[in-house]
Amino acid sequence: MTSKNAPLLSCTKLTFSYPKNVVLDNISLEFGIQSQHLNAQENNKTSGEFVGLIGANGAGKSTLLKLLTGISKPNQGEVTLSGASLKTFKRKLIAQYISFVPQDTSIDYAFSVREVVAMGRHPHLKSFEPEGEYDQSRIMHAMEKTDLLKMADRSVTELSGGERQRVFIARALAQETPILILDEPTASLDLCHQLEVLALLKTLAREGHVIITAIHDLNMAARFCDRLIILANQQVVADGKPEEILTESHLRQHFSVEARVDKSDEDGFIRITALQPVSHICSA
Ligand SMILES: Nc1ncnc2c1ncn2[C@@H]1O[C@H](COP(=O)(O)OP(=O)(O)OP(=O)(O)O)[C@@H](O)[C@H]1O
Repeated sequence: MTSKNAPLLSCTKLTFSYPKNVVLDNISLEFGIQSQHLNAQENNKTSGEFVGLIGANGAGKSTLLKLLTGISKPNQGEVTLSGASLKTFKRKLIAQYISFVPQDTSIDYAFSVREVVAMGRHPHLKSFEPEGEYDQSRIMHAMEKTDLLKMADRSVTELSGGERQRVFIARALAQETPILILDEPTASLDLCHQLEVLALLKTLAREGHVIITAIHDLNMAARFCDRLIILANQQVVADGKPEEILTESHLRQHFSVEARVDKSDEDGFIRITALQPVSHICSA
């Protein structure tokens, strides 16, 4: 049963371990304020947010994102979608509400760009149901927004890493889900495409989507995200607005770097200048 007042997505007391190491311990988070998105007829536009998940290499960002999508299962704790346990949702139903852009975008089979983007429509279609006009318009729109129209017929196996990353982002856009979860979606993109993709995600958040992305570029995170969460020592160690989170003390403690943090008079964004590592060993 879903509940109207529950957050769109939340996790409670999540713990995840590999045989030799605990990665996440007792993580509780809430994303999005209301759940009207789960009623396809309603179009609530107030609960969107653009959340950046940050932390050193190995801090557990990808692991948490996979737990939130239901791809991985927690050892303890629960993920809920609009108040209902993710365990009660079939995979196809989850895919109507959560799209995922993985860190690894390699594909072995020579699908065309359009074919991969069109896979974003599968959760909305019955088995073997052909795309309708609406599906086709969403596929075209997603390719247009990610600058892929000119390579729609090319094989994904022949694309650069950044081009392939955009194909996966387009697939997520075509999926038209209220929640988008992305694992370092701009890691391979050139500066222009980074700005375009982050601005697009911000627009989606303004339109009511919940966007959760792992991101290493803290200046980009400061500029585009509404909220930042730092993972360190298997825990959420900070959660708030970028200017509250990106402090020199947090950067020293959780990113092992001496940095200068300034707020621009021009646009009000935080600017981080990394000065030097705290020691020769960067810690998670
Ligand atoms: N299949 C696995 N088996 C064992 N340990 C793993 C496995 N996958 C990841 N880990 C470990 O889990 C921890 C968290 O990994 P995760 O990929 O979630 O970190 P991350 O914060 O996303 O890192 P990065 O910034 O480098 O992408 C790391 O210590 C990693 O070595």
